[in-house]
Amino acid sequence: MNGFGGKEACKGKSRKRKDKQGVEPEGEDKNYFRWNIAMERELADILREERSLGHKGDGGWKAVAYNTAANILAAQFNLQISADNIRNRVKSWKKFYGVVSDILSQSGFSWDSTKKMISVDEDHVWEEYVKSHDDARGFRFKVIENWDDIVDLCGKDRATGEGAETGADATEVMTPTNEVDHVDLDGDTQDLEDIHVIDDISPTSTNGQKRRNCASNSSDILPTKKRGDVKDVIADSIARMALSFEEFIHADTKNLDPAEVYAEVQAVPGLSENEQLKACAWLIENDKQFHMLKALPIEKKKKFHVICNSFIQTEHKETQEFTHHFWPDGNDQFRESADLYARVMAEIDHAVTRMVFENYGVEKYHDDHFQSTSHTLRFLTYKEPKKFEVDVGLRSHTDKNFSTVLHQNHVNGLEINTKNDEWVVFDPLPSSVIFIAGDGFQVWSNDRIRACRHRVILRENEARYSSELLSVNKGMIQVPDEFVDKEHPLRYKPLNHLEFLRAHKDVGETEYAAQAYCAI
Ligand SMILES: O=C(O)CCC(=O)C(=O)O
Ligand SMILES: [Fe+2]
Repeated sequence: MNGFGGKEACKGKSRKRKDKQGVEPEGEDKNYFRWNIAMERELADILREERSLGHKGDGGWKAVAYNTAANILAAQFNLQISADNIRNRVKSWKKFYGVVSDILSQSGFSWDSTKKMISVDEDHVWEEYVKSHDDARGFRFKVIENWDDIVDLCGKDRATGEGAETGADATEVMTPTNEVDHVDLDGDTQDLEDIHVIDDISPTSTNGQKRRNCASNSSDILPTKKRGDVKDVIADSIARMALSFEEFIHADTKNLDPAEVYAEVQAVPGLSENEQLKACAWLIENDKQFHMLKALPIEKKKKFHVICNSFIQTEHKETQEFTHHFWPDGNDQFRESADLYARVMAEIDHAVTRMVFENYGVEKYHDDHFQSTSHTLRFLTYKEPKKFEVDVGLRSHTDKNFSTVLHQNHVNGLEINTKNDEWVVFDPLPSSVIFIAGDGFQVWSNDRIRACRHRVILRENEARYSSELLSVNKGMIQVPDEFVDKEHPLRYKPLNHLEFLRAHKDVGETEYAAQAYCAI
């Protein structure tokens, strides 16, 4: 997925790593970029040159090296790219280096220089290794085209300790120190400044989500002084993220014949003329969905209408109201971006839940499940912690909804509890999202999928922004028969999800609340 472009929107305010905070659109294609191999190779060449000029010291690359690289890449690839983008890329390389070289130092692993990936002698050796090296999991089939450059530019550091980010350091970036485990997030110290909700962006609307400081009907959500800054930052971030995701999702779209798409859409019962046109536009961008539609028998196409409607609906009433609250004179750019953002987040939710259903061999339930899914988009702002504040954020909890797709700015804070009861910091690339299974997922899966315990602890001196798409089942969540047998007796009564959420809307951060509510 894309990285962020780098032009400031927070004018006149000096912020650390501000480039990630905002981009003022200038030219359509200049502002958003994704690292590709040509850029990576060019970056490596520039850094080698910078190294020969002595712009790499004991503490790592000097600022001049990052600035030079940013300037050259910007000109060469016609991009907005900042020194921080470069710094982050190098940080990722160091992480890759740390993790991969640790793997390669073990017997049973080698580097396949043709495939540019790790080669594993036997699967069980890999399974053994990742049991104790969680951060290695994603590297089994990861193609690292520029591994030689990474070794050249980051490997030396490791050998000499110079500016090093070793495997251990890299893990440390992702794994909090032990003291974190003893942090007691007292309710009084919670400092979640604002949560802004665009509620119920699903085609058919039902209000069942909990709200914390819901923005849509309150006029004193933000301190007046900061209101402009925060909303602008959010607006800019949403615009960038929406485009970035959309571009990613549709990156490998094959060209479809519009006439064929139109003919297929016409065969879907229940679409108005307007919806047909929007569906055509959407399907042309989504070839996989198109092939799925084509494969459906006619009676199933009716259901497709609902699914496709949840994606093609572009003007949500809720987004309009939300936009109006912050910009009484309107802000079309924000409204459109928020709609697009919600839509692509919903596509991610759709794709991931489908994969899970398929993985468990129960994909036949997925269409029904998604039809009764309602989405809520929420923006969260965490104030920069004050000097004397230490443990601010959100205490450990599981989400009561079905699933959450979460995206954040560059300020870390989200921590995930692993199976071994360790807290791991979510340290994403700018374009990564995290998919969190909630209580609803756990109930549906009869405990095969555990709801994910997570918390937020702010440790950086910057405001943190996150946005999350929450999915809720508007009907009953029922364990599929396939999940019940002798070894797995039925654990839950059917759960009326909205009733459950209503019953818990005033309860703070709780863990596994559904278990207490509907366990047998
Ligand atoms: O802001 C985040 O990263 C997490 C928010 C969260 O966990 C929640 O709203 O339930
Ligand atoms: Fe949560």
